[in-house]
Amino acid sequence: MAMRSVRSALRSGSSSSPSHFLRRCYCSESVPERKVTILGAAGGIGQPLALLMKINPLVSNLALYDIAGTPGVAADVSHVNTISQVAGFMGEDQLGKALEGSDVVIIPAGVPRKPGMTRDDLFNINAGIVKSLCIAIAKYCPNALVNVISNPVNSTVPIAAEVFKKAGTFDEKKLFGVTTLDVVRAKTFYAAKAKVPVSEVNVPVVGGHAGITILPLFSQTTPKSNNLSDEDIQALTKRTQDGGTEVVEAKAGKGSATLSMAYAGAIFADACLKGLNGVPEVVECSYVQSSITELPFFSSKVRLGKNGVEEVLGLGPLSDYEKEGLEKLKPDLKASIEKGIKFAAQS
Ligand SMILES: NC(=O)c1ccc[n+]([C@@H]2O[C@H](COP(=O)([O-])OP(=O)(O)OC[C@H]3O[C@@H](n4cnc5c(N)ncnc54)[C@H](O)[C@@H]3O)[C@@H](O)[C@H]2O)c1
Ligand SMILES: O=C(O)C[C@H](O)C(=O)O
Repeated sequence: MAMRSVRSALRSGSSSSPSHFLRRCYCSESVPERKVTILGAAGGIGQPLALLMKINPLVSNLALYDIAGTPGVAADVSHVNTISQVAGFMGEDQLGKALEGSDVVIIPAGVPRKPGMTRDDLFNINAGIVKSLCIAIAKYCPNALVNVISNPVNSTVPIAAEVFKKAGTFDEKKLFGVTTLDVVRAKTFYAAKAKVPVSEVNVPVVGGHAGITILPLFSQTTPKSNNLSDEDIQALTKRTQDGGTEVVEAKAGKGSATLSMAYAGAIFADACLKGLNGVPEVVECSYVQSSITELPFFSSKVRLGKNGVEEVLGLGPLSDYEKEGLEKLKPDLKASIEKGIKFAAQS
């Protein structure tokens, strides 16, 4: 496998880029060449995500695919003076080239919500988009780690799994629903309320990615704050569950979270790359095939490694409020999973 020096990645990437990722990534002398493909790269999430992946020194090749607009996005992002090579691909006949040799494929393709819609209202359009993109992934880069952002994540991930099963390429270690934005929100909201430094806060968020299926486990938050009442925790839980809707309403018809989602998607892809590169103890929450509850897909902390998911971690001790939330979310999440599986079987 081709390797390149981390110092050369740093030299070319650190002088004028936000150094957040750059500082966090260096733990060995050299890193393997890695290709990342973004499907839906010209969209609201896709564009800032492309920029964030361009400044990630673990990426050597960045392929930007969309049905329209990618030549411009690729030309723009390619001028950023970091190590990775950027290429734009547009239209279905270029999808194979965008995917070939990819280590990580990120999927933010699909329509976003408008005020008054649920994520499930996106199913009719996005299910077909995710399905067709996953058919291509199975053909052109069956070993890639796949990060699904397109909503409704609770259903699109089961759809992706069914497509890969049908193609004979399914590996449960390599398929992820990206729920990092829920964790990002829970950390932000908790830090503000508890008046603790946000950079130190950790909050697992489990379940799924819609409404009450989003279950932040504030009882496990570190650093612990003793100044929050039960009412505070309930309000923080509700705000985390409604975080997406808060943005949809504020954008008033111009889409849903794009910038915070790109940030979250970049954190998760970075974790996948670190895991692939053998960095130890990389743990993030993600919606994956799971047996920690009776549901076949569930978001919880997962340890990432050279093959993707190394271990799906258990829920840990829950407060009574969280136990109640867990039982309440199960019927909703079960229905969304079944809807996805049924769609994949019928279409
Ligand atoms: N998982 C999460 O936490 C999370 C957070 C925010 C948004 N989302 C979801 O992400 C999706 C995208 O949101 P957005 O704001 O970027 O939307 P957007 O409309 O701005 O961008 C979507 C892009 O997908 C492209 N696209 C459509 N069909 C495609 C196909 N077949 N192949 C490739 N590209 C295709 C479009 O051309 C467009 O550029 C939505 O479904 C949204 O609900 C998920
Ligand atoms: O809320 C949405 O529709 C987008 C996304 O799932 C989010 O949580 O911001």
